[in-house]
Amino acid sequence: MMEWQISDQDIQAVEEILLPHGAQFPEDATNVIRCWHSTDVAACPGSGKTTVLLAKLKLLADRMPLENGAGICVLSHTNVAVNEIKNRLSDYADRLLSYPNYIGTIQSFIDRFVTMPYLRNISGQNVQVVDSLTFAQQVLSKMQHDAKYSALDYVTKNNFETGKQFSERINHTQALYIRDDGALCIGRQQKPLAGAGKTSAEQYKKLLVELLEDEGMIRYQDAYVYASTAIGELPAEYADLFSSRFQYVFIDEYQDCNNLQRQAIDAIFDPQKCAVFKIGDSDQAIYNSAEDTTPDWMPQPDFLPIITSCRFNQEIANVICKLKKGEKNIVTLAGATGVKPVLLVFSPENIDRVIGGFISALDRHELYDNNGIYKAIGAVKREDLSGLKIGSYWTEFDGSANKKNEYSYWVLVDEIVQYLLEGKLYKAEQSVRRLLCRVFHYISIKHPISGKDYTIVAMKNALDEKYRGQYRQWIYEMSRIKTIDRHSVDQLLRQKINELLRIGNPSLTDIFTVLPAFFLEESTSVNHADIAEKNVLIDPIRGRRIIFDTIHGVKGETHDATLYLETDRQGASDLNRILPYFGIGRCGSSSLYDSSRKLAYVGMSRPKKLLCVAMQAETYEKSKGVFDADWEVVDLRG
Ligand SMILES: Nc1ncnc2c1ncn2[C@@H]1O[C@H](COP(=O)(O)OP(=O)(O)OP(=O)(O)O)[C@@H](O)[C@H]1O
Repeated sequence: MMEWQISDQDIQAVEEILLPHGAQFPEDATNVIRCWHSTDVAACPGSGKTTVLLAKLKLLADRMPLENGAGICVLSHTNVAVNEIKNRLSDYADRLLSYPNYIGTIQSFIDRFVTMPYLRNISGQNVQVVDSLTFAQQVLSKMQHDAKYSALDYVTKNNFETGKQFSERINHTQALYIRDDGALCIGRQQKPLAGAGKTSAEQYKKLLVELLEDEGMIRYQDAYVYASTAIGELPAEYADLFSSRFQYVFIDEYQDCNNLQRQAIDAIFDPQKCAVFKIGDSDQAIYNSAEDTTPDWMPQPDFLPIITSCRFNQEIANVICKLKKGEKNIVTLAGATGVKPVLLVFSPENIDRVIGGFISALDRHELYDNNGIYKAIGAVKREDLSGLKIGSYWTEFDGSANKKNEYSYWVLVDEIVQYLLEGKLYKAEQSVRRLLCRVFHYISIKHPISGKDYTIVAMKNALDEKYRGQYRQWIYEMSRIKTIDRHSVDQLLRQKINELLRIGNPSLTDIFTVLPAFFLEESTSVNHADIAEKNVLIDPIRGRRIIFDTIHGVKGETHDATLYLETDRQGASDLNRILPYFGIGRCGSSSLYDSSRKLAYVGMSRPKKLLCVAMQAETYEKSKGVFDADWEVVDLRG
């Protein structure tokens, strides 16, 4: 691999392309830009990690094609990298986004290069990962119709009939699994249906192998185990192959990689043979779920740090650095500006004053720009949970708001095609439900209880209750499509949607004739007019757009001003749980303390100019004035 010499002119050229006029990269950032051997990069929020990555990509693009036909590989968790390249390095996008380079998500990289080839090898065909119900349908049908599974059928039927835990056999089948010790078990029942090595347990295992070999099907829950086996069995030559195929590997937001993804990356890329850059911030790891045992990322001791934040002022840095785990220090390019973060203290009965309080704070700080980015964010959006959530602050907030792509039939069709090609039938199935939600929306079929549009979860329940057989057959047929493309998927969708709707309305001819033309339009552009500015509150006086979102939703973003909303989870609020980091009380043993810390850290580090935090009076009273010095406290109670 090449240790490129990067001249001052090179640095200036990227500064001109990527930074605000006249701005420069701080020294710690240029150290990273100039480094071309494997290294970890640990950086604070707003340090310009993404910008530094783009700078390196631009410098590499200048030097392409690389020797021996090698490419670069950029992995992230969402498609942010691709979008950032298109938006900020548009002149280089063609070169960067084409062969031999690979730019995409970590998971799709592992699926495509590790798990799927492994499964294809066993199965002799393309494999689909299916949801557990579709899978159970196949298992049940084989058990009932194939004599070689008669022992299994007998044992499970008997358990279903005597156990009375499940109302239907399919749900019973869905709950079958092989325990680590090889016994056949069901649901939460401790006692196995059959011990390891017993005929029915062996038959069940055989059946799973048969489904993989004959139908090319694995269950979503088992994908992790297959992936792990695939990584474990990756031949050593593979690492050589990948390390010469990709000379420069960048993994953005490395802290969000789970154990398996980390293992896969380590197995695929040899840091001695190619330059591997793991870029991240362990304090911003908010994607690992509670069950996930992935430990916090610990960068290698010789890591390169970027400790200068280019986003916010020192006053914001001083309060959020308390939420960091290691070195509690963030330097800022802007320094102290005299603008403290604002704490809006409210009482529950006056929670509707919070947004007004935010708008007044924007006014006081002369943030008048209508094109500015103003966001109100919180950790919890789920409407069915009790306690404070984003919707408590603004009743029009819709936690299930659709994303842009749901407003075009063809975008959804393309998404389904893509998932099927990647072998992700379970994802394609979710997109089918999303499509059905849109169709129901346009033909005004509402949920009978809520009276609102169907959500994809409500759609799942409705399909399971009313149309299970037909719907599962539909999904199964989708997995059997011979040539997966727009045309074949479109045909199947039209046919199946019509069939499904004909169950309730036999005289229906073709529902597609009554769907709006803009929805069916084949151009890829999305009809923005139809996206009725969901979750955007227009400030009634000045017309600023205040966008409501989750903290997860705004990860990686830069705002002009951010309003952080206190929300509750499992009986306590996030702000309550972070009080110990400000010196009040102690953290409990629950992992919620650490996840609240990281969520608050990510959320509060978004704004460039103004951070506001909405805090309930009760939490504020508990804080014993610890915020009074560093924050401007605005009392909304009176
Ligand atoms: N050297 C610089 N001088 C001035 N502004 C900069 C500089 N580097 C980056 N920026 C700006 O600072 C903001 C934050 O940059 P960026 O989004 O790359 O940070 P990040 O480290 O990826 O953030 P986070 O980890 O919080 O998601 C952006 O608006 C970017 O344009």
